Amino acid sequence: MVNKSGFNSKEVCGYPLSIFFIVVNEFCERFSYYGMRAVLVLYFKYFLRWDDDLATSIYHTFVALCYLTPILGAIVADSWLGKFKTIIYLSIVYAIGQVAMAVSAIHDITDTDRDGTPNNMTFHVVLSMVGLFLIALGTGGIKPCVAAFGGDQFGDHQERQRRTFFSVFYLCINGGSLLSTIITPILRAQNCGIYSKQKCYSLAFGVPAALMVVALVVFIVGSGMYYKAKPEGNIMGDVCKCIGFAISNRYKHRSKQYPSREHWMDWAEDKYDKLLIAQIKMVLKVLFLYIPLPMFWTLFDQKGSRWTLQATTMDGNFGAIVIQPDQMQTVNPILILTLVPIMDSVIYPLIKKCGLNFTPLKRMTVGMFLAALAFVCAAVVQIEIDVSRKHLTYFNLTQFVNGMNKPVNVSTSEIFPFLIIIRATFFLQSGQLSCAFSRDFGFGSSYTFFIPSTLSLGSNCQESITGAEDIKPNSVHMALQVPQYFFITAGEVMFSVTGLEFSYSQAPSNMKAVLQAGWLLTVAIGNFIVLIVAEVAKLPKQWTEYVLFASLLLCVCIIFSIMAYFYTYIDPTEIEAKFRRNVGDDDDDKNDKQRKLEMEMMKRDLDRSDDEHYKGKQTKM
Ligand SMILES: CC(C)C[C@H](N)C(=O)N1CCC[C@H]1C(=O)O
Repeated sequence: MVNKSGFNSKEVCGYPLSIFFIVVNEFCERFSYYGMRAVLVLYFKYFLRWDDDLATSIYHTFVALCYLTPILGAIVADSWLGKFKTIIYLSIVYAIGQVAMAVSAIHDITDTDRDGTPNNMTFHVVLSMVGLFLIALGTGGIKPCVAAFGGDQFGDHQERQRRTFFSVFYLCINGGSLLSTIITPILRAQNCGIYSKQKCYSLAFGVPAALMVVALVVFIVGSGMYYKAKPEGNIMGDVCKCIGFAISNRYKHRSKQYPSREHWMDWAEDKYDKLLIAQIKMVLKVLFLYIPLPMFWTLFDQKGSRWTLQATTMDGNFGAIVIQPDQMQTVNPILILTLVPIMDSVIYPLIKKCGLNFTPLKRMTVGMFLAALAFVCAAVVQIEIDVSRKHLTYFNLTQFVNGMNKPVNVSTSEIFPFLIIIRATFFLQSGQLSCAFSRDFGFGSSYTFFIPSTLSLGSNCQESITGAEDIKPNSVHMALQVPQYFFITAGEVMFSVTGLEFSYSQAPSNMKAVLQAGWLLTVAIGNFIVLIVAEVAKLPKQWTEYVLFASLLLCVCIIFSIMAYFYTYIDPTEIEAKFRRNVGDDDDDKNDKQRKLEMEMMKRDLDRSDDEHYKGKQTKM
């Protein structure tokens, strides 16, 4: 197949072969990222011995940083190194960061007295912070480049294939994250060490590090097959200067004696290339449309916080297995893996068959609406929970009343992360003597156990310990969260997968990665809004907060649909080609009138779609 710029790429079933390496790379990279993230808070808490507040804030700062650094990666890629080299270099930085994390979690390195705890905590803290910084730089930096680089592999005639690519790309993100969030907590639960056995955080970070190396190797192996668009110099510098000039020129000519221009960017025409101005207009149009979008992510990100807390007040007993509250989050990637193919091969074609033109912006609007609906479901579930008046933790604190006249140490067995049965074993120890007993717990229940004065430690104490139920178990089942997960994920498929493709297709050729970074910035801002709203809107009832978020997103959804109505799809390649043709014709003997007419037509083209897929030339929304 002859691709853009005459590049000849191998094809399999109508798809460039190079795509295979890119999606495998994405799968491994997301495994690495989400796997490491899954055990990060526990590492802070139990290895570095930070308190909950410090662990939570460093965790959220890290996540926000991961979605801010795409801007850096995109600028480097589009202006300087090109996407291919940026991905390679930043992947190396990323892999070094992951290795640093794995090394920082080896307690034996500083455990000079061999008691199982590190003796120089500063070493572990500094190394892990350096590791996290490198990871944020790497994962964020490559993210906009990988998606845009994948899009670059398709020819202009392969729009359908490119759309499928973005769906498969999303499947890989979620396949990788699902596997790793299951595997890394299991690895963490193993015991390892040279001098003493401790929870194996080094293995839980080491496997993601290895996957990042695999991601890099896979990407390099595909090297000979990629189409590598050349960067066009310091494009971001030019963009900033051009915008600055347009603003200052407009200000200089603010008096009424100067005729107004169609667009404020046209004030840059006195100094800058018309093609650059047209490209800036394309980017600004899309970025303007992105303004309301962070609200979607604000709701989406609460799966990991508010919804997980909600799950802690619910009954997670599913018969043979008991689901822990934080494990409910895996429902999202599982549903993504099911819904993306269903949407692509059943729902969207069906809608098309019904004669409806379900354009990208309409899909995104429906996606936002579904996310709002998910929060209405969350509110209904919350009301149900409040009515049943259950309590705050899924496995409440258990108290012991010691009737013996000597101190007794109580410890409990580790709860295995996935296939757990809520049977806890307690170990009572006094001096050299110990005994154990087990009890079954209902979710949310709380007990007080009495240690009788006659208890003989050293023998079996299963029968001797009696208990009283202080708090009854939670009765609202966790399965009731499935509808809210379903709606938020269906919303995500319509919103996020479409948004990814939309950001690529509407970006000028030299700013594809920049617009991907703009898209990822909406995720970062959404994360910040969660923190702000949660602090500011301290509502007395949790369900009212859910309704507030649903209403906010609904308002944003209406605003977005109005903005989307006035948006007209463009074909950047065609517009750029026309401008370039016009520069070539500049030497010809055209009279001024004719040229002016052509330029007018081109400007109008910016506001008009030639894209057949979105039906006809004047497609709105
Ligand atoms: C939170 C899930 C594991 C992943 C999520 N469904 C997802 O695909 N994303 C959330 C932010 C954007 C996107 C990603 O690129 O990770």
